[in-house]
Amino acid sequence: MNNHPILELQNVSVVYRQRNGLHTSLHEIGLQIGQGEWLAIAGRNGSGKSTLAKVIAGLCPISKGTITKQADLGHISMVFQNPDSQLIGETIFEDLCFSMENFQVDPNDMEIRAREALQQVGLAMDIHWEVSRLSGGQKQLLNIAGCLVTGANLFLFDESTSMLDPLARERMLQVVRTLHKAGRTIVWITQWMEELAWADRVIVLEDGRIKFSGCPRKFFYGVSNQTEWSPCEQFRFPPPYVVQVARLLQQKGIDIPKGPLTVEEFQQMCGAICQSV
Ligand SMILES: Nc1ncnc2c1ncn2[C@@H]1O[C@H](COP(=O)(O)OP(=O)(O)OP(=O)(O)O)[C@@H](O)[C@H]1O
Repeated sequence: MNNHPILELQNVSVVYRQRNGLHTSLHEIGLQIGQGEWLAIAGRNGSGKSTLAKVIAGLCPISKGTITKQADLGHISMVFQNPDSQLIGETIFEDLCFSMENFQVDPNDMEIRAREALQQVGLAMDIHWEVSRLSGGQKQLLNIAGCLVTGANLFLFDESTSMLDPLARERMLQVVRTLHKAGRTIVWITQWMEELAWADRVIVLEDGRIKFSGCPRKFFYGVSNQTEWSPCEQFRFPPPYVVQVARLLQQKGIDIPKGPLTVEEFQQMCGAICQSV
């Protein structure tokens, strides 16, 4: 991580009381998040992803360890899995006003702020449109706009695309990529391997422990970029289609110096291979 850390967890554990006794959901987690970083958190159901997200957002008390927040961390906003779970207003504007009221935004500035945020997320519709008439994807974009109007610096997405269709998922990812390019810090929780490509760093949780930390290329292709099992394969996650094809080509002896993560990178790789034969 090159960016300066704005939030640090040291030896953080979270223990829940369950019916059959105590359950440790996070075990001595050590983690730094840098300003402007895109950190992706992957892991199977029950691995502790949501608990970690809530710890980062300050929504879950920790049982052990320390959390250090730098002054420039700013405000953390979260977008949840279910698009309906955090929408309160009956109209788009009303909903954004609820978010702004919580942050004491001057009522005279609310409409302009709302319009700017909606433009940033590409939600080009009347601000008095009823929320109930929005699609799931549009609701998630409204939830992002709700974070933007509060002036959040760190955006936490907890499996926020999991209830969306592929087009809405792609649109949401594009919006988040734009936020990231504009300098916002992103924590992206997902079980979808395709979504890891955009991260600066991937961590994998297993039974509440960090079992991998590194860049997406290291995760999908391993350290030496050769044919031994990559971390993604070792965790038995299904790699994205472009990674699967590139790995098969590697196994056939074709040299792929920089493993592609996206369709665009895959196209470039194919062009380079064609030129070399
Ligand atoms: N409020 C709670 N009380 C008791 N146990 C909890 C609570 N929240 C989570 N757990 C337990 O902690 C463990 C980790 O749960 P968590 O929701 O963080 O995992 P997750 O990786 O986000 O799972 P999923 O992908 O299914 O959302 C699970 O065993 C879960 O049952």
